[in-house]
Amino acid sequence: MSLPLTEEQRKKIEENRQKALARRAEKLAGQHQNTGSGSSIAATSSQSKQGPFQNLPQDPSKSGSHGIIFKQQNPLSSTNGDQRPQNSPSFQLSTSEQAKGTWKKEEEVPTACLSHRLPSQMTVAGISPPLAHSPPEVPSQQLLGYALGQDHPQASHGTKSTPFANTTHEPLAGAKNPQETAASLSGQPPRDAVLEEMARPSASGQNVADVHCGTERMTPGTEGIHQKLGTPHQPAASSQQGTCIRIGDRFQVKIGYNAELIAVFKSLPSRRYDPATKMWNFSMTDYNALMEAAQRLPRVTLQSLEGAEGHMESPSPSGSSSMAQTCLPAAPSLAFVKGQCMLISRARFEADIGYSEDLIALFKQMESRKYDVKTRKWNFLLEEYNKLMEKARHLPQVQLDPLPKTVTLAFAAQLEKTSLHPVTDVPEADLSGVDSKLVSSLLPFQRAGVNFAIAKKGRLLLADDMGLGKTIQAICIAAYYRKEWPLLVVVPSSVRFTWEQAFRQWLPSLSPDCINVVVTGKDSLTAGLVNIVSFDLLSKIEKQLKTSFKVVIIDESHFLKNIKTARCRAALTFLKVAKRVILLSGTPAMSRPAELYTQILAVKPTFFPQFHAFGLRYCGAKRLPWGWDYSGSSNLGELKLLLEEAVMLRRLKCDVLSQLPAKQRKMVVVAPGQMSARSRAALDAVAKEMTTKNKTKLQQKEALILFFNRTAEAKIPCVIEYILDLLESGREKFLVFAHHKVVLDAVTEALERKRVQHIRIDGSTSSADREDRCQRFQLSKGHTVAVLSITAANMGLTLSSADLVVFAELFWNPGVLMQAEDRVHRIGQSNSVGIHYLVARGTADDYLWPLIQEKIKVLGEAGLSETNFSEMTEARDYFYKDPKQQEIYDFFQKSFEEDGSDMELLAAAESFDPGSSSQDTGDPLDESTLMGSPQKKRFEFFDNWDSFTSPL
Ligand SMILES: Nc1ncnc2c1ncn2[C@@H]1O[C@H](COP(=O)(O)OP(=O)(O)OP(=O)(O)O)[C@@H](O)[C@H]1O
Repeated sequence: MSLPLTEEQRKKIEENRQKALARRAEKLAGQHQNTGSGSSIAATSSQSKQGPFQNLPQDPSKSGSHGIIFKQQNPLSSTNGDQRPQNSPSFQLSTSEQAKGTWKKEEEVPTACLSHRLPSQMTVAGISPPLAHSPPEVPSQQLLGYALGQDHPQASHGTKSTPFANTTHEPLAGAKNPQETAASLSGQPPRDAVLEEMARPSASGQNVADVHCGTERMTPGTEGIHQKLGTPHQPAASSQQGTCIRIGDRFQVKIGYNAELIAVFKSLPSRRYDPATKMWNFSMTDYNALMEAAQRLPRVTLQSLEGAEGHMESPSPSGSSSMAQTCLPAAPSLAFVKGQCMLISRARFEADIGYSEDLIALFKQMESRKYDVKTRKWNFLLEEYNKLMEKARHLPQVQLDPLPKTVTLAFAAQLEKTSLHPVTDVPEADLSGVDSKLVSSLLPFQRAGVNFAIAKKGRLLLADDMGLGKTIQAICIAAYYRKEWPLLVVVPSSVRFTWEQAFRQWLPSLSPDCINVVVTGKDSLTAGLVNIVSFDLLSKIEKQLKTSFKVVIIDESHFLKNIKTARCRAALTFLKVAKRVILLSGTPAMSRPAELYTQILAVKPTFFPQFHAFGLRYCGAKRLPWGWDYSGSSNLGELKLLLEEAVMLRRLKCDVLSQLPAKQRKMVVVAPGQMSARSRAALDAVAKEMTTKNKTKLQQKEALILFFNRTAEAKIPCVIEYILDLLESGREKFLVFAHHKVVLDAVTEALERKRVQHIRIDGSTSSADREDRCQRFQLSKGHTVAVLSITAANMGLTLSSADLVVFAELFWNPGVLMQAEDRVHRIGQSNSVGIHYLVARGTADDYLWPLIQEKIKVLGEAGLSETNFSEMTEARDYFYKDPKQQEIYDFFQKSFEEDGSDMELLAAAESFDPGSSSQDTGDPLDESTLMGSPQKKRFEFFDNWDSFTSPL
């Protein structure tokens, strides 16, 4: 908020205005002396001994830059400013000029954007040379030399040329120069461009002629507009009316040509010229300055921007009416500077603001000041923030917006420091109350994660890269708060049982009976000490719940990114009242910062209670005719720092690679609940068949094959759901292995439906095609999934561009599985590789999984394998010790040890066609599961995420 101007300030403004008037009068007098009325521009300001620059100090280093122009004492400064509009030739063209000129009618001129050169004094004064952004040691002499055209070889050149002979002038401040564009983006005019502009001889000549003399020539830089100068472009008595229009996060001014307004435009650091629309546009930070300067133009009435009231907080000396017309002459030097503070590191903040002499003087009082030559901005230690803001508040022409309150609260310790100390370490948490098996298994970075969470009182977003063990950390954090249980764990439905398994694995002190996996809408949500529920079921049963949970884990918390969804609303109901909130996601935002909002809200409800405030600061909020658009991004550096300070912990694989095993295997227990009753009945029947006495060997083998096939069918819905969840979680490249054709087909179809680019290699793929497809997957970023047959693609292929392998089906030969794993785990792989085995209870997997582990163990004991699958899970814990099941297991073991079994089973798998029985293949996934959200939504990735979240 800016303060109202004091009487003294108003006086000073008036004084300055008078001085500007006097200088102009003096300059024009000089021109008339030198050139005679109506002559072409024979004298530029630089040549005219009587011109406005004559009084400039010859030692400019003593004074501060362009401001000099307005500080000089001019003998004519006592001229009554009110007479100026009448007296100033700027506003009067001689009759002869009028006769010569054919300025296009105002309404025909698109906007005030025509590429006219500025009056020289405006050029120099109006465009704030970026001294606010210049290192203290840069001598202003240099700038002045250019500004005045002193001894510059080109300075006199323009005075001889016909300035407008070339009708293709670029606007002086047009953003054609990339340097300037960049500078404009940072809110600053690039120094070089400004200097160049100042040094351009034609500029001053043209400007003088254009505005004051009306030399006969063509209108510059507007294709198709060839008006002769001389026609009064601004009828003396009439006022030009214009409007401000919002364009994204900037605004445009729509108005006919007005040289003085252009001078104002060019004084604004964020100016950009769009040659296509021939309009100027500006960032909102310059809105106040523009409106105020425009209000001082006698012939300009600028309607304010709708909804920009917040930007017009500063009082205008001439009243606040948006349509008010003032009689004050143009005084761009008085432009109000407005900018904001921004956090740039844990210890420092930056002032992102245009030039103000007073402000620079203030900056120089700060001990910790630093000038960044790249950004041309000043920055300071946070500990000087309060002092700087307090003093800046008293500068009349400056509005330096503070850091958001959320930021100052989050960094309160740094603000209060008297000198910079190294960041204090997160204290070591006392985990003596947590199962020692779990605590001792934590890798060092995982232990640090737990410490961080406990330092944050159990409220955080753990955003570690995928596969870094967020589950074990979350269980440990939750176990630290065990006295506050019952615990609620909300997860995607495809991993409900994996979580159950993880609790059993890591918390042996917890009786398995205390773990309640909610499978249907009829189940109780509070039956266990640990209650695991899917997002979708939560929203269905949330209303029945009377009690609240104090400790809540949300896995894949980016599922909550859309506040409008039922799953998000349901989860937020619980999160609002929970004391500990542990959010887990490897990809908290996949396309834009707005997706983080609900997660931040869940962890820190007080940070941004209103989305709009968050949207304005971090989502590049734009007001469009139909409402606000928050899909952009802004101030990401600050957001990252804020999140890391108070909300989020994120480590990338590359940060902790040395602590990771080369391969991380994971058994994913897929939901048996998704199998239909018919599927389950069919499986039970086949299992029974296998153990029925008096069966011939052949009959038994046929039963085994059938069991295997039925398992494949039954797993399809779970497999597809898991793959789609992986895609939704932002997994960019992975392999899916299966060996039943029916499974490979189902996966391929699901990917096609989702328009996910993929390759497929199976037994029917020719050698040439194998290589081609392999290359396509390796080289193309768009190819996300490789669907591979376990037996046809487990060898001879390099697919190391992926770092995750999913086994949709198990295979009885662990050697084949390991070979398949090594399609990604090979030379060229720089990451730790994730291997997910999808295991479905109540199917052949019950027997295959322990069988595989058993075989691996044997191989390991023989020194033939380094792999220990059993580390992933308690094999026996998983295996039911039912005698019937033991019988089947023995049968499996015997069958697969016999020569030829592999081949028979493979042949059976290959030829298996569920045919009419396909309707038995479990609950078909409904359209919403298979089609899900539109492809675009799923696969938009937030490209900057890693740079955004990686440590500074
Ligand atoms: N300290 C550890 N000791 C043993 N195994 C571990 C450890 N940390 C992680 N793992 C194993 O690594 C695998 C990956 O862990 P987890 O699934 O928790 O990763 P994640 O970060 O949740 O990944 P995603 O984001 O893909 O879900 C699991 O099999 C897990 O058991």
